[in-house]
Amino acid sequence: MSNSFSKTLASQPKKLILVRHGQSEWNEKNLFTGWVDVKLTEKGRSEAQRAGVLLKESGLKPDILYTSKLSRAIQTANIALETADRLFIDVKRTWRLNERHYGDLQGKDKSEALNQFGPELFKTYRRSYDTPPPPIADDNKFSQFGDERYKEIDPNVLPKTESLKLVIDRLLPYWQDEIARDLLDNKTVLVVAHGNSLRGLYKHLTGITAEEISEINIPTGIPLVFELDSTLNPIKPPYYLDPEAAAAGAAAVAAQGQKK
Ligand SMILES: O=C(O)[C@@H](CO)OP(=O)(O)O
Repeated sequence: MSNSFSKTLASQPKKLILVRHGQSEWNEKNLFTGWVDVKLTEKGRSEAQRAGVLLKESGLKPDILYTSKLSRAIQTANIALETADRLFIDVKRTWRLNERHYGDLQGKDKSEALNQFGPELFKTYRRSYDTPPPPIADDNKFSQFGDERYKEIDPNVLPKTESLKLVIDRLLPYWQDEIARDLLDNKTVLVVAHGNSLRGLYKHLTGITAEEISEINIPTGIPLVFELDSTLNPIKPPYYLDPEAAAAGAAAVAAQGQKK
């Protein structure tokens, strides 16, 4: 690369694109999901396709994909990249991008949980910064104890419940060691992950408070773009590629659990 070309590249904003997976079978059923490995619904697949169309239309060209270890994120990324004609890019997958582990709430109906706990504790479990739900027992059928996809990870590191703060704690080392490096190398990075792991990244990047992040909900399947400077600080507020659909989607996530 010529010197002047690399200098021009270095002065351009770094592009990070975040996509929450499309609707999953358990989003549709209104169940707390966390680390349970459910698949996309038909609607989720079409949301993933829409993400690919939006990417293509925007002219953003991801050079590398990061996903969690969960099928709904992997399926979404595959569909979106196929739609955007970029199936060829490199891929890295990590449990550190997994959804927040929802502890003993995994598999429970959100409306029933709202009735059981009342609105305050329900919101605390869903959106407080540092109160995790009760941990899941190893013999709970929705526990990931012994799941082979995590066999290379020290079992003492794997969570049995998490708050958003704990998600950020497990995400940041990976952000610094892998994702940030690719951005600093001027790669356009696509991260396809989950509502709460992406909220964690959002909080880290924007520096908003614990209270502010409790009001932020990420809609399914709509790319959210960050333009970052050479120290990876946002040069402007992040923006959705389809802001109207994103606002409607975020409101629907916020209302989950409420009686119809
Ligand atoms: O159930 C979950 O794992 C998450 C994301 O779907 O739900 P919530 O929005 O309630 O944190």
